[in-house]
Amino acid sequence: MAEVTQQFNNLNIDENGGYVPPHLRNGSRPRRNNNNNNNTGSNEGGFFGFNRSRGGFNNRGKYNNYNNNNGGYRQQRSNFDGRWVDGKHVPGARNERVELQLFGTPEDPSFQSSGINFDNYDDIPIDASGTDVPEAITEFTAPTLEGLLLENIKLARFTKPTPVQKYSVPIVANGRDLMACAQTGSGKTGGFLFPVLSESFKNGPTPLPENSGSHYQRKAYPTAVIMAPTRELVSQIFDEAKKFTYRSWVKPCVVYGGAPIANQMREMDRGCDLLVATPGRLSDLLERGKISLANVKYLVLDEADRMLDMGFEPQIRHIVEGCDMTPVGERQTLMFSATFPADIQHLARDFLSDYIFLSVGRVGSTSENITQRVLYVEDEDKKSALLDLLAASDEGLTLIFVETKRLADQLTDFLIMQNFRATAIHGDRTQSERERALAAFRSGAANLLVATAVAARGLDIPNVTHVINFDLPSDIDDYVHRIGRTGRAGNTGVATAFFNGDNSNVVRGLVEILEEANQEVPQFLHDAVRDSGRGRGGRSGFGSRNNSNRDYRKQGGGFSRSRDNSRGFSRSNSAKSSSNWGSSASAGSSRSTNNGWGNSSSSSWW
Ligand SMILES: Nc1ncnc2c1ncn2[C@@H]1O[C@H](COP(=O)(O)OP(=O)(O)OP(=O)(O)O)[C@@H](O)[C@H]1O
Repeated sequence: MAEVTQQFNNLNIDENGGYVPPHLRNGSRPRRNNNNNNNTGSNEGGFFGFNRSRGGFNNRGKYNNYNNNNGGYRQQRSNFDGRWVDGKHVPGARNERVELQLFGTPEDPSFQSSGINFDNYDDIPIDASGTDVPEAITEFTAPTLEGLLLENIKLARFTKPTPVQKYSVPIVANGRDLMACAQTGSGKTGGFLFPVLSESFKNGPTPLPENSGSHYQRKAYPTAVIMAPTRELVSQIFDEAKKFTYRSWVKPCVVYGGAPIANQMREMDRGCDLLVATPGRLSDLLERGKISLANVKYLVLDEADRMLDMGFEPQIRHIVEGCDMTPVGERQTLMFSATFPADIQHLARDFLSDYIFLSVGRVGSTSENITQRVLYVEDEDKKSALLDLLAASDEGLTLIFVETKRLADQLTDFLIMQNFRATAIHGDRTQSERERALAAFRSGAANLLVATAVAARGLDIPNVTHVINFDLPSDIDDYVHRIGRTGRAGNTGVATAFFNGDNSNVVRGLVEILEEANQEVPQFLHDAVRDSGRGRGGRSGFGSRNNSNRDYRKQGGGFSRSRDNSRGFSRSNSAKSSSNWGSSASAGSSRSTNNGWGNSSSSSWW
């Protein structure tokens, strides 16, 4: 990390914070063209003579040992699976080999460990609004948390709960619904898994309804369903669920599109108490009569706003309202994200009952564990700037975000030709290619991952020390999620963004984010904000984040239902007004505390 910061300092940057490419370093820099329309990322007059030939790629098939989650140890029930017998939870036997596989060793860098700033989470202001908010816990202890779960939490080397976990555990234990918004990397997965599993371990499975599946077709009756937007994310949640369900009666299962459905159905036949699913594949399985949602006690929507962005709302509504899902009020529903635009809160109104709205830190804010840098780089200089940044011999992994699949392939080609160990992940790659790319990145075999938005959310990859926004996203919430791939669990990280005139649509939001996280704001960003305000009525203009990401019930529920596509173009006074949003609590009691608890299919280097 230090090397990355150092390298940034060594870049050739002019007095305004603009990147100076090598061919201009001895001469005068041409004036920036803020109306630059060149958005191709081309390297005309090329610095490195980048050649789009795909000849550099092949798939050397090194990663055959990648575990696709369904091939894991749980394929058959074994003596380390627990059981629910006569109203009691009987944990399975311990198994050293499985523990090593699930929890690794403290020295293994492929398992995330909490960083030096973990305790700083205690200083983040919390706001929990709604009626009768339960008292937060301060430690992982019984009886709030069930004994076996506590053992598994210990095996995972989690010593104390993160803020979102401190609240979510008692909220769910008290039978309440929850909408939770907490910064990236602050433990939201545990925030829903811990309480759901703890309650499930305590209370056991719901008896199957009569006529629950014929001899010819077995039907799954999960107790908990977790929906998330991408295959990678559901796989990751499933991996976490495997850890915390170890030796329990709860058998986790994962289903997602792009992989053979028959295999997933077979896997479900072996038991499916906690189902992690993408909405599309879950709909499909419901239509095939393979799953019933009649026994669902817990429904979790993770990265709910992203699911709506991806157009999943009809499927989600069909799953939740149009099938046999236990109704609102009889099930508990939890929604989690690091950003919460208005449309999500409308979904909450329909899916949740008398819920608690929890926010950890300002909604949509970034972690101060991430050092954010913004560099002015014209499109044609981006590759050169990237090479300069990468020249640092940092040990960590670097994630590079671009806006298009095509550019992801092109840039990966380019990096490979410069002898970098790069690979790519984007929506045009096959599922197995995506899995191999991620596995290579996780293991460090490829230390550069070029990604489109598909990798922006939720992915928890230890040792990502640097996130580079080669292209800034057009939605500032996406920026928050992207840079959140580093600086997780109290670890530190660096995020560098290349900014130029094409990004003025996010400039306000970007400045707000930087200021909130006490980061340096370069003068060119202030200038761009000023310019973007002209002719647009001052602060109501460009790139400002909307302030809908507070509990809308505090505003009398007064949002219109129309979808706010702009997020970047919208409401006035966003940052300032929302910084004191915890002060009114018209929806009921409000707990606020600072310290209370403290299409190429070959994009890879091999
Ligand atoms: N109580 C804890 N103690 C130590 N580490 C933790 C704790 N809870 C979670 N972690 C670790 O912190 C990392 C980030 O957690 P997680 O992926 O749940 O974050 P998140 O809030 O969901 O992030 P995102 O918004 O990016 O999805 C994970 O590696 C997880 O293992």
